[in-house]
Amino acid sequence: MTKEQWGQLKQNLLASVGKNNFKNWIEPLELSYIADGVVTFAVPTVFLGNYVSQNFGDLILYHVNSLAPDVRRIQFQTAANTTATPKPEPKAAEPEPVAATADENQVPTAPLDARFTFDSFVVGKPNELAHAAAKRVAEGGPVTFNPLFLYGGVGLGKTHLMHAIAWELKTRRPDLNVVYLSAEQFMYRFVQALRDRKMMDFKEMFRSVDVLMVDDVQFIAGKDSTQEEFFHTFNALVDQNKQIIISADRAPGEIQNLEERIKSRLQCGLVVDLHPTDYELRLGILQTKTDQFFRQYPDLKMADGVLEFLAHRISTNVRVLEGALTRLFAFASLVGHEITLELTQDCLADVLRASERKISVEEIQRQVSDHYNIRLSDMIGPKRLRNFARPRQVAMYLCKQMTSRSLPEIGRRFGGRDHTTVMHGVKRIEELRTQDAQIAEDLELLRRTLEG
Ligand SMILES: Nc1ncnc2c1ncn2[C@@H]1O[C@H](COP(=O)(O)OP(=O)(O)OP(=O)(O)O)[C@@H](O)[C@H]1O
Repeated sequence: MTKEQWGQLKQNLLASVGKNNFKNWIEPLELSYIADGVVTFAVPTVFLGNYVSQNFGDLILYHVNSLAPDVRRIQFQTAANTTATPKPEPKAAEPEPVAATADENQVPTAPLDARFTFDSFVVGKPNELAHAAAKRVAEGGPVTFNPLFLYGGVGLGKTHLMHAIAWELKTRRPDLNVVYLSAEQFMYRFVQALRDRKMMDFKEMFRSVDVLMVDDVQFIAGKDSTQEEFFHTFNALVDQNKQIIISADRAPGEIQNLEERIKSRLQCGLVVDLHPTDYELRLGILQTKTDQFFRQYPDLKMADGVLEFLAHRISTNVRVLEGALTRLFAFASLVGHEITLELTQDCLADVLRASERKISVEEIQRQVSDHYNIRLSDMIGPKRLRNFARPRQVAMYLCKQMTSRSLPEIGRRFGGRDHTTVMHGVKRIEELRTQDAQIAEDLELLRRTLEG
């Protein structure tokens, strides 16, 4: 993103925030630079940076992402200070964001995102274990499991939990030297130390850390000398009983091109995973984030059912969910309209399409036969017994509703039946759905399970 493009984006923001806000808060922002997914704006005062970060942070990030999709965070800088953002829920006791420390004898820790605290982390079944383990480590008591290894798919909250641990430790145990960095940064510092012939300093620095947190450790797979150094650092810290917390996108044993001895070390402590979100967790996250957005856009209204719709339809990851909500609020404020289901479908058409899970006929058949406790072969086969015929019709109905298969295609996959048979089955279930509460409930349950 160039300065000219930022100038253009500012104009787009004018429409969203109104003239007064624009003049007071947005106009003074000067683009300084973009690096490592962080865009830095120069601001005249810390107060202005904080205010903008709290009130317009998400909106600015949203606009910046339209030109620079890799940017994940924005921060503000005066001549003397750097402020990470956005920080929607400031509290008196909330720790101030920190930038990299410059002390020569300490490992520079990566900046922590002020939004990623335990308070803002929504707990549900899929992440309760990871959350509990993170909380325990964040107490800063005696080391009970070492390392804590958190893993899970993209955007499920690993970095959020890591930052939350770091924030909490900084508050509870300011005496500890807590270092958070990505595996990529670890490698970068290692390579730099090699280049500058400062390996002794590097080793000393890392061995003086009390709590070492390394994010996305899968990054060092295949990078032999970095792995070697990581292994030594790891062992030295464990020997001194210092806490190590690691995150990765998969379990230690599944990281390819990672030395066996490292894999086994990583498995020595507590390995917990963040499972893909379920409907309830997604809804909880959406509700929490929506409350925050309403503080930012107090005049907006939202119709019933919108959050439930989003929680149903976007089942990929939390980052996508958040992005969708940010866009929805920015859009609604732009057009000055209540957030209705229709507006949501319009505004998020591409996101909704992209997160549509392709459900197969086979999956439906399997799920339905499991549900009714019959054999798959009986459901697909020729038997006309009602015990088999009704589940078969239910499965046909779901195939029609949830896949893009045509009636003849569905017929073929149900033992070569004619398309008129499928049509009849679909119609029958449509009727029963309104007359028979049990069938309606079965359909709802099956649909939910299939949608994941
Ligand atoms: N349970 C949760 N409650 C609130 N916000 C969450 C939760 N899980 C994830 N998020 C939010 O989703 C976004 C993505 O999370 P995060 O960056 O921690 O994912 P990640 O697992 O580290 O992903 P990646 O593998 O891409 O680095 C963040 O904005 C984070 O705050």
